[in-house]
Amino acid sequence: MKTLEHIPLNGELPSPKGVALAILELCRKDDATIAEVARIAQTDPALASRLIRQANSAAHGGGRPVASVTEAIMRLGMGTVRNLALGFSLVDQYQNGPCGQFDYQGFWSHSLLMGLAMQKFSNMTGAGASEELFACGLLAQVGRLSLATVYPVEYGRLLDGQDGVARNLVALEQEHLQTDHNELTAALLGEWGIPGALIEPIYHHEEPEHSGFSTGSRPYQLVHLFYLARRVADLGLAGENERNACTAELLLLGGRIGLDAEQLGATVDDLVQQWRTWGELLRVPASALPSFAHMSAAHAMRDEKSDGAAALRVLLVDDDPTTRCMMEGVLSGALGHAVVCANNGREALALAVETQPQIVVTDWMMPGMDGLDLARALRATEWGQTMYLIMLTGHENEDEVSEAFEAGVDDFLVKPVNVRTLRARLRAARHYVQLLEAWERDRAQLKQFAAELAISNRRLAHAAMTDLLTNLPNRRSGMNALAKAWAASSRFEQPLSVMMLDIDHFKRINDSHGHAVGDTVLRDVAQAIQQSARKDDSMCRMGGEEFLVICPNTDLKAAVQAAERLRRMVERLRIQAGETEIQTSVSIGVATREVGMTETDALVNAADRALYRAKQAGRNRSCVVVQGQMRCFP
Ligand SMILES: Nc1nc2c(ncn2[C@@H]2O[C@H](COP(=O)(O)OP(=O)(O)OP(=O)(O)O)[C@@H](O)[C@H]2O)c(=O)[nH]1
Repeated sequence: MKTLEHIPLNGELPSPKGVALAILELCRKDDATIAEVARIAQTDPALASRLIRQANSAAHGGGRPVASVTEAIMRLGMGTVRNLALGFSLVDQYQNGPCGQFDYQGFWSHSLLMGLAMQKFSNMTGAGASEELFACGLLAQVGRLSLATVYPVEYGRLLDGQDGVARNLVALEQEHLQTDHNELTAALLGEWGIPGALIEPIYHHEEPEHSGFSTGSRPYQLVHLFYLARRVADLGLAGENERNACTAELLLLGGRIGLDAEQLGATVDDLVQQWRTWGELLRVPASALPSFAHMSAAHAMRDEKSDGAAALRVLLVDDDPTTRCMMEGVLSGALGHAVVCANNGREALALAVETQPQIVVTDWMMPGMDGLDLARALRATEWGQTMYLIMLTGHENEDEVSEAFEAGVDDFLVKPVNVRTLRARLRAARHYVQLLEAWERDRAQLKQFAAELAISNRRLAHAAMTDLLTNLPNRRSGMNALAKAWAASSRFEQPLSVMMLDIDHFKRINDSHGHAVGDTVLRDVAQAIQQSARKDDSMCRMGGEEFLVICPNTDLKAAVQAAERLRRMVERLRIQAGETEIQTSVSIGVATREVGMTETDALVNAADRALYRAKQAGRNRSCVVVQGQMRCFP
């Protein structure tokens, strides 16, 4: 880490003045006494009252309230008093400055909340002396103030261009100013005598995952606490629309130090209270915020609205209560999904049957049934095929990841889960679920279309082969039936007969009673043909008032009997058409397939000739022509 001499600077850095500077210098001496520090501090009434207030703060623990600066210094310790004096002095001196684009008041407002949060969280976790960490939180971004002081014009230009992402700002600072605010913060804190054990975590606090501190070590714990404190401060200054992203992330971060959604909410609400009180004392702005619970709930509602989709059903599976609690807080509290939780794979399987979740987020290592077995078990069921499975893993190992994908997992997340990543992955999952549901809807619709099409095709086919007036098969259909009967008769060497039937003097009926009555007569005669026909017979309307009856496996004698039965039946018909009762008759030509007939037309023509003879013979007759000889019945 660089010291101030290694950083190219061409202006005056922020530095404490007056009483604070004197305390700082005094504390550099090994033999400095509390009495000496107290004597100097008392000369600045504002500093004295702030020190007493800090010594009496809830964070410092119970006991009799202190009333004097000496007691305050005894309670706080000289190191902490020195840091507090430094911080308060800078706040007082740098309420405004030469850089037009730098928000000095906003900077101190943010720093104050960060300091308070650092004090609170360190107290809750036992990470270190909370007052000392208050001052460290307060000064954790002092490098930014320094850049605004040393390079007011260049830094202002740079702030204009940056998009608010800390990492981008660091890169821009390095590019244009050959240093960055974290580097400068660390160098200044070193200059002011803050211990290196605190400077290191402060230097890395914007990107704790890149700090390289070993998991569980004190610097690791501190760097994450600084990050958490910073995100609380970001929430304090965030606009209404940005608060949502902050609350979601805070829920996750809070989970890591064992705070559930309710506890975190209470902590943040309390911090905001303290921030407002201290804000008045230090004359920095600290605005009132809605309660944390309200901000999280508003987020859930907005998330749903902006995504235009309802909450998803999520099954969360983890045997670790802390992870489960924090993930549930984010999934349900911040992202607004309907979450059910299970302790292990077996419990999850039972819950999955019951709740049919759209998304399953499962830990890998669990007693009993682990995440992989759960994925396999779900994929083995029909209903589990379409669920979106997200696996939580401790680390990203290529073999393990491919094993997870083979077991049917759709995506994986490396723990500790970052809220931005979780949100992005859930967006992908939601997209998948929506596509799937749209596909299911389309499939159901297509099924319905196909069924309707089949019905309509059947109707069309029926219409194409049916005579619409009589509902009998039409000529085309009749010719198909005759071809089949002809083929069967050839195959089984069976006789085949046909009758050609024509209504007598039908024109007269039309002429005397009108076409509508003629139609009724056609329908009734068609019905009579159907009724008199045998099971294997088929018939059709050839056109006009002419019908064909096909009689498979029927010889001439049987065909003539059938024709006579039909003729008599029509003769007996009394057709009612309105007021009019019509009596009619038919002439029938009968023919049987004979040796030498090579095609169906020959048989139809023979029946046609016989019909002609029947008409000639006086109508209402059945006639048959066999080898040139005609016989008529009756
Ligand atoms: N109402 C009605 N009449 C039809 C239909 N199709 C044909 N016709 C009539 O049927 C009549 C057939 O008359 P013709 O072929 O002269 O024979 P006919 O009067 O039955 O006399 P014969 O066959 O010699 O006994 C014509 O007047 C056609 O207009 C129909 O669908 N409805």
